[in-house]
Amino acid sequence: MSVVEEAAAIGTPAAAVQLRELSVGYGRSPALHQLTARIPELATTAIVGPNGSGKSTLLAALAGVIPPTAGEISHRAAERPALVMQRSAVSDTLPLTVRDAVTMGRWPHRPLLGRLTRRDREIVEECMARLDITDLADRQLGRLSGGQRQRALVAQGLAQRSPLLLLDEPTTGLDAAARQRISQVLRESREQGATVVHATHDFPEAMNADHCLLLADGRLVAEGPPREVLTAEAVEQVWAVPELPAHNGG
Ligand SMILES: Nc1ncnc2c1ncn2[C@@H]1O[C@H](COP(=O)(O)OP(=O)(O)OP(=O)(O)O)[C@@H](O)[C@H]1O
Repeated sequence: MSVVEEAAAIGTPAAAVQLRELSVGYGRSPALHQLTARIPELATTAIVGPNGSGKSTLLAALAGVIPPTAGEISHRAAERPALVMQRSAVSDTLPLTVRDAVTMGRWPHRPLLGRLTRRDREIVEECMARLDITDLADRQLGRLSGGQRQRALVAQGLAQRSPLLLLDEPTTGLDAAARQRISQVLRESREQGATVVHATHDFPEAMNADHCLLLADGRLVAEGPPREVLTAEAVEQVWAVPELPAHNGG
């Protein structure tokens, strides 16, 4: 039975991605252990868990950057997912302007050794405008503030026009205006037909998602609607604190 038929049979929305017994590791160190979970299509999924619980590793595996050591990842869409990494993953010395970086989002769409089309360039300008960074287009990425750099990386992800948008802590450490801008852009992307998955330490943001995966020590603790997953009991069990961690904390 296909993923869609399976979902229809049990009356739940189709899965954009189905993980079955997924294990991922770095060399001989396992980072994810036998995860079985689903990412619902046309919805926002928050991946939540303490530092080192495996959130970035799961996003990298979903993006196809790290291969599974066991188990499988079934994507419904054939297109390559778009992965927006944490801004700290970008070197300060990278000799790229913001426009160059966002343009790289269109590279997978070029014919082999082909040039970008006028439509590609329009998409790049449109994505910069959506993130309100058009005035930074000619600035070096490595010389921007953290929030400006993060918006450039999100614009690069959007420019890929992928049906699956994966983001690693896209709003961590940003001011309220930048957070709102990114949250709004992600909401619009979902409304326009994308499936959005983001790792976050921000509980209010996780509560706004449609679906939530809670990880601890590389294992899935719970999956489902955020209010059912992020209960006081789960928080105490996973973070060993009596209350929800503070906004944007670690
Ligand atoms: N490149 C790497 N090489 C070896 N081990 C790694 C590497 N990246 C992550 N790990 C290990 O994999 C485990 C999961 O790390 P991961 O970065 O996925 O966690 P995380 O939940 O995203 O953490 P954080 O909230 O701190 O960003 C950790 O034990 C970490 O030390």
